[in-house]
This record gives sequence, C-alpha cells and structure tokens, in this order.
Amino acid sequence: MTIALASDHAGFALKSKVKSWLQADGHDVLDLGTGGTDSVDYPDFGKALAEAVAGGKAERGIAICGSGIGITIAANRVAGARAANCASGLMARLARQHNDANILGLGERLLGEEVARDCVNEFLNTDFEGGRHQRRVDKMG
Ligand SMILES: O=C(CO)[C@H](O)[C@H](O)[C@H](O)COP(=O)(O)O
Repeated sequence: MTIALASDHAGFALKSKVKSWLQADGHDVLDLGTGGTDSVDYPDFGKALAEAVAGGKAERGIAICGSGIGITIAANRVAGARAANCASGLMARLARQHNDANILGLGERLLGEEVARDCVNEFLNTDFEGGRHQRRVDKMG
C-alpha cells in the first residue's frame, strides 16, 4: 500500500518512527514533510497530505502534530478526506470499520510509542464494514 505521511515539527520524531515501521512492513511511503524540528505550521502539512490522499497519490495517510488535533482539522477541510484523530487502537479500528477513515491523526506529545503503533496497525489492517455505515459516510460527501 502507498501511505502518505505528514507532520509539523511537533510530530516529526513520531513521523520518522512511523516511516520506519511502514517501510519494514513493505509499504511505499510518500513523505510530505516536515523534514525536521524547526517550527512550521500544521495546516500546510495537513492540507498537502489530504490532497495527496483525496487525489489518489496515496491510498491512506497518517498526519501527526503535537496533539493530532490541528493537523486532523486541517486535513478534513479537503474534500474527500476523512481524517480521524485517534488515541487508541480501538479508536483507529472503529475509524476504519464505521467511518472509512482514509487519514489517521496522531498526537506525538500525547501518545506513547506502543499506542501509536497499535493505532497504525489497526488503521492499516481493518476494513470498512459498509452497509449502514456507507449510507452515513455518503452523507458527509
Ligand atoms: O494540534 C496542534 C495545535 O492544535 C499541534 O499540537 C501543534 O503541533 C502545536 O500547536 C505546536 O505547538 P508549538 O508550541 O508551536 O510547538
């Protein structure tokens, strides 16, 4: 699977870890930055990530900032993006099963590495259930 990654400075360290996990699992990674810990603005990176996913350059995206909140809000301003900020593997599983989330939001300053890894695994390995959930997702455009 091709997976796009983006973060601001507060998510850079976790983005680097996520990148290595994905590559070790055989995924293709499209890293949209940021490239270090110099201060940048999360809306720029959330928008770029969401445009890559909505535009078909990547099948899924993972967006990381300090809390996961700002970059997820920014991603959701792009048509076709369904970004879910998750703080547990169960949240990430439900975001796929019920919401067909195509972008996972993570907060580096709030999550331990094991929880982040669990979120990534559930996000990538859980299918959308469709059915009644498809009707609801369709209503979001
Ligand atoms: O979601 C966020 C803000 O809504 C993120 O946590 C940002 O990474 C955070 O605001 C960055 O804060 P900083 O003090 O500029 O490092």
